[in-house]
Amino acid sequence: MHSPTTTPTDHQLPQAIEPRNPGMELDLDWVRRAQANTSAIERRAKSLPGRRSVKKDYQAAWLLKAITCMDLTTLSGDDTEGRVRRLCAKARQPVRAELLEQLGMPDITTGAICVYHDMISTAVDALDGSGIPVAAVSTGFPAGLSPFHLRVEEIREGVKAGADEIDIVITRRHVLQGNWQALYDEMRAFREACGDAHVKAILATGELGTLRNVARASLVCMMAGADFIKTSTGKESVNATLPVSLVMVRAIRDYYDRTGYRVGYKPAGGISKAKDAVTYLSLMKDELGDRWLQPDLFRFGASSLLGDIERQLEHHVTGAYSATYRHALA
Ligand SMILES: O=C[C@H](O)COP(=O)(O)O
Repeated sequence: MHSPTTTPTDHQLPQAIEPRNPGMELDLDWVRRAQANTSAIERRAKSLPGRRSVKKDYQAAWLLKAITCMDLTTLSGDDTEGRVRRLCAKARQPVRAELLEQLGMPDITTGAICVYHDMISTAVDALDGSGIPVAAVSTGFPAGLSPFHLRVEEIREGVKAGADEIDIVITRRHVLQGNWQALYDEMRAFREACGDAHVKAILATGELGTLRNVARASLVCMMAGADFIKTSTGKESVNATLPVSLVMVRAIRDYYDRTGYRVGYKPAGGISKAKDAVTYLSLMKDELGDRWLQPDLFRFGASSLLGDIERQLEHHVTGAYSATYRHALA
């Protein structure tokens, strides 16, 4: 098993942009064969390295990597244009400029920002010229229980308003009832409504009952053409967890092995500590390799993670300076 004792790969987007996952016909045998050994998964999750196993010199590099892979999010009922504009300013310059200069990464931005439909045009204006994508949650987020034609229409409206990425929510009932055809058809329709915009399928794993259901729903959404699979809305009582993440990234690996298409992964909800971000990055590196450490294939969905990363980077720089100072005095 690898652990993040080296620096992550560079912070640039890969030269070759991945071809989009076109999906495939629903393979019900494959879906039904998908299993998840809960105790083995939980053991593996406990063994994942956290920040302490990252060499100090490399911590800052991993935290900067986490910033570039972040969908900086606000999804609150009291969101305003002002809050979204401040969020976009933070996406453009995630950490104070002097600190980024000291860390040798003056130009990094977050991977994207993520907002409700009503805030898309504000975000598009505020990010103009930055190249930072706007992601919008859609399809009656978070429960996804509004009429089907309205959910499809919401996607179309979101794309028309300028969203680059659409985060849809699946109908949990289809999973709980084992109605894989219905889940496939729904996801396929959502994917088509997105047109050129990328689509992330939010599984709301905290409401799917079992890890086996998570594995099966992941496969069905990828077969129907999801560009990313995402754990949670952030509104369920249980959101992103390491066991669920292991199941989902292994489904991504199986799908890649069979089809040759790389699907992205987005853990979301409740990830607010820098050390947890490093654990997720090391999970991606261990299970899927360096290619999945780029923002086109990995994102955190997080509203408060950036604040903790910024604090840790400040400590890192201060610590490095005091070490140099102590050395000079010795
Ligand atoms: O998709 C993103 C999540 O809603 C963010 O959840 P969070 O507020 O717990 O970070």
